[in-house]
Amino acid sequence: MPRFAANLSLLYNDVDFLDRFAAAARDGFRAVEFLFPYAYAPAQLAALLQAHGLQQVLFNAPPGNWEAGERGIACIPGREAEFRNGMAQAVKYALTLGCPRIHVMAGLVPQGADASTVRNTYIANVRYAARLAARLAAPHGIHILLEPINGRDMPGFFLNRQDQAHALLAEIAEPNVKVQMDLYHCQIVEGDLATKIRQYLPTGNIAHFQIAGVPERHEPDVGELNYSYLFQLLDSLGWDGWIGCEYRPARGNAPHGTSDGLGWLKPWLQADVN
Ligand SMILES: O=C(O)C(=O)[C@H](O)CO
Ligand SMILES: [Mg+2]
Repeated sequence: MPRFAANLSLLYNDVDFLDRFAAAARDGFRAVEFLFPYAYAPAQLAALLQAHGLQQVLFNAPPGNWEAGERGIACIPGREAEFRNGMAQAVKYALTLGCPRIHVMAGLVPQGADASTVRNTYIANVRYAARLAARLAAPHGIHILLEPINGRDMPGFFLNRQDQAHALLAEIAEPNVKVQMDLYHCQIVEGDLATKIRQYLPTGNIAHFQIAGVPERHEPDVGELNYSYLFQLLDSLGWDGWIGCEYRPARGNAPHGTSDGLGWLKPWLQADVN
């Protein structure tokens, strides 16, 4: 049965970040994810998770200079030392938060960069991240996730397609590297979601899903996708992992805008309880 995690970077923006844990728990979520924890001490976040009975299921490694437009540095030649420092910090947070997954954003391809150098840099960096996470988080380990992201939202992003991610994963050849399949991005880039889920889920190489309506990135019941069908498909294929709710509520930052838009989730939360 699919289980749903609230993405606290996009949901509950009507309240301060630290108050979003309580808001998510009140709405019935048992797990959360967010982009970046680094503005807060890990112990402070761990205390909030515990106080509200929540699991942390995903966050991102440091992405470079986000405010300046960077979207990860894993593919950028010359940034290896910064990448390694960022991974050490991310693993430290993951251990304190009890989080089993870290998303490593690939980054924007630098203008004029040689394509094979960029690809090799990405492979070497992800391999380094995987080995570091496996070593520091033994015996349970931490999965390092690769997420294809659509080039309309992030022009120039290195990793766009599912087949590209799975080919890279095969080449990286570290058992704790997996794909984060965001169905919103996948629909925009390539479509044919049910077939792609049927193709890739049985490989065991998907460790997390994310969802949003397409094209507005609102609630999953707003837009061109039939998520009920896709959730049932995931269920029928035995997926009992997490699905991150990574969307911008249609009511924006209006008070209770996130909670008011959760009608689509109710049957699934109920099923989760039974
Ligand atoms: O954009 C997404 O879909 C993500 O999951 C990244 O982590 C943040 O941009
Ligand atoms: Mg995503």
